[in-house]
Amino acid sequence: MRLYLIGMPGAGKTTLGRALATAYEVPFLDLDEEIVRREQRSVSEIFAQDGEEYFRQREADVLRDVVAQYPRVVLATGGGTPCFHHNLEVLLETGLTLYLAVPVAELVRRLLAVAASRPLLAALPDAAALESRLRETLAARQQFYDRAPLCCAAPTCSLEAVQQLVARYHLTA
Ligand SMILES: Nc1ncnc2c1ncn2[C@@H]1O[C@H](COP(=O)(O)OP(=O)(O)O)[C@@H](O)[C@H]1O
Ligand SMILES: O=C(O)C1=C[C@@H](OP(=O)(O)O)[C@@H](O)[C@H](O)C1
Ligand SMILES: [Mg+2]
Repeated sequence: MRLYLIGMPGAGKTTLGRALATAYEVPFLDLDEEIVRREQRSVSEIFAQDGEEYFRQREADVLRDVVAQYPRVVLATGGGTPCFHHNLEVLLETGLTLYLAVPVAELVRRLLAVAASRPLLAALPDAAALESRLRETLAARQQFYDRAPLCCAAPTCSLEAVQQLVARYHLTA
């Protein structure tokens, strides 16, 4: 089983992904961490030194490598992953994709603490700017996120709730 988590920055893809992988006893991978490992530099450094387009190309390449290498995996993607280079098609064709839907106000609360390490958010001056950037970004990405066969909306995205969703999907699919 390959289980892919998609959703906005701060949705909890990395956090929930780790817990799901432990529960299912399969490897956990975070796509950003894989990119960082291969590039030997942080996501912020990649954006600053080579720009977003370069990052998106690496992201698409590493995604395809991970899919080829791991028949069983929980993969936390980056927030933009499904929106570039036909990555969403790769996800939909090779595993089960779960969209973590979290209201923007909650994303703001979570990201204020960590925005500095996220290059697309780091330059924003305050919470209001962060909120309006997230709203714009979500409006553009919603059409991609909504194609996931499974969706879990906060605050009910507990580990147990997601495991139930996945089990029900496998029973009826
Ligand atoms: N269910 C949750 N409730 C509250 N905070 C959360 C939850 N999931 C993640 N967080 C916090 O939100 C921030 C972003 O989580 P993370 O898993 O890195 O999200 P993503 O990978 O989707 O960007 C982290 O500080 C994390 O501790
Ligand atoms: O939303 C985005 O475009 C991005 C989200 C990040 O991942 P998280 O969603 O884990 O923050 C990371 O891939 C990069 O900074 C770009
Ligand atoms: Mg993450």
